[in-house]
Amino acid sequence: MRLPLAAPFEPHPEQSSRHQIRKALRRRRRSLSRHQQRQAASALAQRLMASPALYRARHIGIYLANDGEIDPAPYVTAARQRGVQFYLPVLHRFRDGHMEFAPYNETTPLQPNRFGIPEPVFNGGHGRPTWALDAVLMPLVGFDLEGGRLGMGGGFYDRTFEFVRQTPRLAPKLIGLAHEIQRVVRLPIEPWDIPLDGIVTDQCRYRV
Ligand SMILES: Nc1nc2c(c(=O)[nH]1)N(C=O)[C@@H](CNc1ccc(C(=O)N[C@@H](CCC(=O)O)C(=O)O)cc1)CN2
Ligand SMILES: Nc1ncnc2c1ncn2[C@@H]1O[C@H](COP(=O)(O)OP(=O)(O)OP(=O)(O)O)[C@@H](O)[C@H]1O
Repeated sequence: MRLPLAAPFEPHPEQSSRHQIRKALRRRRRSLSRHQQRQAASALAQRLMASPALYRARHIGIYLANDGEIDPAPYVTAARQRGVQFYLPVLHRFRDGHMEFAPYNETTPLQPNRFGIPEPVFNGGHGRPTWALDAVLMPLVGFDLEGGRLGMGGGFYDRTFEFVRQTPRLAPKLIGLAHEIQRVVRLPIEPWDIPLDGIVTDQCRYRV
């Protein structure tokens, strides 16, 4: 029997700003136990491996889990064996608030960025242009079923993928990864928000 999904988060009217929703949902995801995190990561891997949206993807942007984010590592290990090449975001050396994507495998040297998240040591050499990725699997703090995404508040993903507005046909599929408990009834939308094409959680695939 399929268990019903948890009800989406519905902020109280007095805690409905992006800042307050972010705070509540970061606390939620950080409160998951190691056991819950492991189960979620493995369920996520199965759903991603079964997702038609990723069948033909060969170059995929990914992230290293931080702050209670759902961990894509088991998926990365499985998909690599099928020949997928992964890329990690690196804070851009010159373009403030932007990221570039550097190749990532088991031997890639990493160093912490200014937020303490490990990223590849990268001099721009063998990066892949962002538009040439087939898909980008994005971390997020909250999501809704309209494609709304709430991130950590730096605007990094929104700036980096702003170009998809101009060239939607030459753009990677943007897929958010999350715990089901990060779903929100409806996120407030900002003009700079780049909508997600789909979301995959430990419990469900939405729009992919
Ligand atoms: N795993 C992962 N990697 C990622 C992101 C992410 O959300 N998750 N990013 C997605 O954009 C970029 C980094 N963006 C971030 C923005 C703010 C904070 C953050 O923790 N801010 C602290 C306070 C600032 C500080 O420590 O200097 C905080 O809010 O508590 C972290 C990452 C690139 N890499
Ligand atoms: N394309 C853009 N150009 C200029 N500023 C932007 C752009 N996108 C976002 N910003 C700025 O970045 C700040 C943070 O945006 P927002 O709260 O949407 O980030 P986020 O989506 O939560 O974070 P992230 O994408 O890093 O996970 C906002 O103050 C916004 O003004």
